[in-house]
Formats: sequence, C-alpha cells, structure tokens
Amino acid sequence: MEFKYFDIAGTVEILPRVFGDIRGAFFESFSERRLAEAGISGEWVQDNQSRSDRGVVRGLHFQKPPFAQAKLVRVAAGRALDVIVDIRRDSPTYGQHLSVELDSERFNMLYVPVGFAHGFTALEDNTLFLYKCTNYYAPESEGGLLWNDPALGIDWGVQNPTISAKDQVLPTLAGFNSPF
Ligand SMILES: Cc1cn([C@H]2C[C@H](O)[C@@H](COP(=O)(O)OP(=O)(O)O[C@H]3O[C@H](C)C(=O)[C@H](O)[C@H]3O)O2)c(=O)[nH]c1=O
Repeated sequence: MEFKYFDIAGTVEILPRVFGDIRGAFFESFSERRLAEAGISGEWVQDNQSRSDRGVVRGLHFQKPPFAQAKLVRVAAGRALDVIVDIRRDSPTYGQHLSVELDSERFNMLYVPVGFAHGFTALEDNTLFLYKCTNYYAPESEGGLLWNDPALGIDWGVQNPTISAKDQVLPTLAGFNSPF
C-alpha cells in the first residue's frame, strides 16, 4: 500500500496493493492498521454507496459540526473524478481544491478530512462510488457549495452534468460562512 500526500494539508491518496491473477483481482479495501501508517485515524461508523452514470455530478457537500464527517472514498466499478474543497477557515489553502481520478483498476482511495466539501463526477456509466464516514447521516447538518462557482475554478470534466435540483442552488464561496 502506497500513500500520496498533497499540498493541501491532511489529504492523502491511498494506493492499495492489487493482487491480479487468472481469476481477476483482490485487494484489501479497508485496513485500520494500514491507514494508521498514513496517520489516518477515525471511528468509521457508516458506509455509503451511490451508483451514477457518466456525466453525473454529486456535490459539493459536507455535514456541519458536531456531525462533520471525514470520508474515505473509492470506486468499486467505473471511474470518477473526485473533488474536495478546503473550507477550513484558518487553512492557508482555504477555497483551494484537489481533484483525483478514482478508478476500479488501481482501486485508489482518497482520504477526505473534516473541513472539506466533497463531490465527484462519474466518468463512466454504472460508476459505483463507495465511502466510509466517521459520523452518521444528519440531514439537518448538511451544507454545500455550488459546484460551478467560478471562484472555485473546478474542472469537473463534464460540460452539462446531470445534477440534482438541490445541488443547483447551493451557495457560492463568496456567500459562504464556513463552520470549520
Ligand atoms: C448522504 C446520505 C443520503 N441519504 C439519503 C437522502 C436522500 O433521500 C438520498 C440521496 O441523498 P443525496 O441526494 O444527498 O445523495 P448525494 O448527492 O449522493 O450526496 C452525497 O454525495 C456527496 C458526494 C457526499 O460526499 C455526501 O456524502 C453526500 O452528500 O439518500 C441517506 O439516507 N444517508 C446518507 O448518508
């Protein structure tokens, strides 16, 4: 298992060892011990899965404290462009984003710390997006940022995404008061 660290503090890409053979492939999709090697700790209490066809964008979402979630995201099938935005008020990279392509060949994962808005584009049909969360779903605590806010400057890899009505009216960074 390899770890890749980025300039945005706290974010880590995890590249598991994938064992291929004539039958297919195997990899350890979750190991608390391995994550601890990368300095990642947390009480993982909920797993989520969504299925999206090519061109879907979900996000940018987060849950506010005390229901804030760190996430460990990956795809089990298909391919996704994962995007996270640093919304930690005191962070020197506040408002900056990181994009990482997740695929079901390398089975690479991204650790998203508390204090980030999260979203992704499905790059293929039937993209199965899986993620572990360190807090339960709390709809009353949900917040978000507008996916195509020019101030964020995110290239989602798609022009006219399929996106929920809810996500179309999320606030821009300018009108946003971060709870982190
Ligand atoms: C997130 C969540 C949703 N739901 C229900 C609520 C809705 O009736 C339905 C779809 O929810 P939503 O439209 O919020 O799903 P996404 O747009 O995929 O939201 C997720 O996508 C972005 C990328 C994230 O990072 C968040 O984890 C999460 O916000 O599932 C639940 O029952 N439990 C949950 O934990």
